Amino acid sequence: MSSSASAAEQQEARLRHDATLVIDKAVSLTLGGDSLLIVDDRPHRKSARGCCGLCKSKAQTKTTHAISLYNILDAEVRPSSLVITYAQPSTKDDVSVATLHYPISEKEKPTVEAWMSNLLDLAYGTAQRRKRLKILINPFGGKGNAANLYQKYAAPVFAAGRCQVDVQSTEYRGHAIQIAEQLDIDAYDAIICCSGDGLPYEVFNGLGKRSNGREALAKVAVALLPCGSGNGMTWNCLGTGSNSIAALAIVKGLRTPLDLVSVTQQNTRTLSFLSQSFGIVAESDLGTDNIRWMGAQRFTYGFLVRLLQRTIWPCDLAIKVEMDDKKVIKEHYAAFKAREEDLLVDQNRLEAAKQSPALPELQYGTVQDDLPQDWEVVPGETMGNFYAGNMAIMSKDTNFFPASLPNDGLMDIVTIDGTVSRITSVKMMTEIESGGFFDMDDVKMRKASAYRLVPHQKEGYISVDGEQVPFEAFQCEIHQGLGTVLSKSGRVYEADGPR
Ligand SMILES: Nc1ncnc2c1ncn2[C@@H]1O[C@H](COP(=O)(O)OP(=O)(O)OP(=O)(O)O)[C@@H](O)[C@H]1O
Repeated sequence: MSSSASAAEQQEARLRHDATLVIDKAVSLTLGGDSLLIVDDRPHRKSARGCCGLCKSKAQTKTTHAISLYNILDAEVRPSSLVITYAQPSTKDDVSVATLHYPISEKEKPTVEAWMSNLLDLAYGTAQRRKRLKILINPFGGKGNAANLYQKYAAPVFAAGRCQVDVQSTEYRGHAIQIAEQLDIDAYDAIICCSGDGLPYEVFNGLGKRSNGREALAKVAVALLPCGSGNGMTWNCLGTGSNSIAALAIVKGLRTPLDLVSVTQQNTRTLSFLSQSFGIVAESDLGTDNIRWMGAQRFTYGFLVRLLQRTIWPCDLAIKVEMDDKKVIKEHYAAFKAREEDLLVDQNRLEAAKQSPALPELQYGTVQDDLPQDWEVVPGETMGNFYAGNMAIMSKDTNFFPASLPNDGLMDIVTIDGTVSRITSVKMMTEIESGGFFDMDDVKMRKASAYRLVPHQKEGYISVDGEQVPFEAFQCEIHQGLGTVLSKSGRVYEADGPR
């Protein structure tokens, strides 16, 4: 029997036995499949009325409401009451912490305690409770208000979920590398970056720089509170751009192995968790600093300008292709999505990382070595867009790599010829949002385990996780499940898969 089957059976058992708690003969709290159902028969419900905000103001005979178990943050039996804390939707894009108090007698306590324990088991499932979080705040991330966003939206949710927090601001570029490199990895369960994707990039690299890099990357999970402009990591793993909803998703987050990509350039080796781009995407992102005032629109504007100029970026490209048929890629995605949660995967990975704690060797050498014979040489004379993704969504509504999976050990590579018509190029942009991009004839999709790209020109842009790297030859290879993130599903990204 798999561990997930037994988890499902345990959940069923919890629901079968003592699912309903009746307090003071007037309030019933029932554990449903995915919600807590509250029926309150008390004529005067001062305490409940003041707290949950869901009850009507007039004294009346009965109110009923349901709270999603996912939103339950904590429950506690105090000397004379049961207190349930949860995240309550406050606006379309936010949750805020709310509390319910129910007076209980000494006699009721053992029953209440047993019920409460079931409530918390159902509310957290296999997610670790009371996580110990290292919070890193980039004071210059996005609009420069990461500290305020954290204090206002995330800190109350973490406190209500009884997370232990240790907050530190980054003081200079690269500071997060150093912090992660020196972190006591036994003292924290996760590093939470309040920033854009730049800080997680540094954190993965800092963890990877340690002599026990593999162990550190397997042990400490990384998550992003969306305080930058793109926030790709949050959209993929937590499915939101909202700080409070992301904080809830972190409290409830499942440890998820994440593939990481080694990027070699000359003598350097760095780790990439999100993407590498060359051509139009890299330039639209990195070559538009002069129009930063435009905010997120800057990327779209830069993209359109280059599209209309029909610029090409010639290069030599060789790929270790694993799949290049869109139908096969779709089947691969569907099979992964249908898999059951298996906690043993994470446990075995941690054990293996402890046994051999150093970062894995490069299987294909570096960009300076001879090109492996079996890599497919792809014509790059008229390259328009080379984009390799390790996550699906690059920023809000930009599901560029719908078939991307957190730990299938493959990167998704899109190549588009620079000579396609302007009309097709513009259509590609709109099809990304509507989900038709993947199937377009001019969009070549591959799943690969490694590649090498050598630019022909002298100047240009290469972006790794949104950060600019030298414009010179680079080689990438993927390491299955080397890193760890906190995610909602534990298996797939919060993106629509290929249709
Ligand atoms: N105190 C600091 N002073 C200057 N730079 C910093 C400081 N702290 C962090 N940084 C740097 O800021 C860079 C960008 O970080 P981040 O991704 O958080 O923000 P962003 O670029 O505004 O967001 P996005 O990537 O979404 O556009 C990182 O490379 C990081 O090294």
